[in-house]
Amino acid sequence: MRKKIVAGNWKMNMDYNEGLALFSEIVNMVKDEITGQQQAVVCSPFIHLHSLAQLAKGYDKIAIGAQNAHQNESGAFTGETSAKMIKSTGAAYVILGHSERRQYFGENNELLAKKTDTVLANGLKPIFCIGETLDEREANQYFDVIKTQLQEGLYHLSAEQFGQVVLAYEPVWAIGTGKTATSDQAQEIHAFIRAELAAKYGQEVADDTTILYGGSANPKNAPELFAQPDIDGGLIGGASLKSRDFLDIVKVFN
Ligand SMILES: O=C(CO)COP(=O)(O)O
Repeated sequence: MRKKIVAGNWKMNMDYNEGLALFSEIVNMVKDEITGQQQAVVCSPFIHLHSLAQLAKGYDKIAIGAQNAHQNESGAFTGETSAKMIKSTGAAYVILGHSERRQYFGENNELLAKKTDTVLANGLKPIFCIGETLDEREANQYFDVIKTQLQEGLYHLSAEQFGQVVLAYEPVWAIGTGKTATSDQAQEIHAFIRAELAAKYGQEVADDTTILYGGSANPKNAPELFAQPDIDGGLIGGASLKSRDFLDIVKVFN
């Protein structure tokens, strides 16, 4: 059975103290209110990682993630953070290939393939983001775009390595816009992704892969989205900055 995951992506929000306060609220709610087998993941800025991991100690329902990692193991890359450093904080996940990294920081599939290797080599699990822009959707290119992102970013991995990867389908036109993909639109893509994975890695690997939906997900629309057979949870931006909203989304799987 594949894991159900609700991951929050704080993006570049929350100073150190605000982040600790928000996370403390989340931990308290998680321990009292999560009754299912789902995992909550909080992907914070680097500055919070170690402190959040300390606060989460002893709670297996909540894990910590980063939002990026450098492709090299170490060296003269001023201002960058390595996968090994992230691992040493107690974090377990790293978001890779978020559309904001692709758009504003020029990250392409080739670079993301290298980052994936480095993250996996350091014992972290990538939350690998894929998804089409509005232009690509309107031009009916979205299946091709997603297939290429998978092929170029991930298909060099062995089946065993791929078993560590969580996928997140985030249509770029739905991120931060209040415009969610309908549950049918999202399910169509998630089923397509799973069929692609089955063709590449076999049905068992495809069935075991957690595929999250991201893009204006909130406590209202999450129940319908997460009820779809191929949607295994969410990658939550704005709503993850409010402890109650985030927990209400996590609790959809109770
Ligand atoms: O980009 C996202 C999560 O990574 C989604 O952001 P929003 O939930 O704010 O639309």
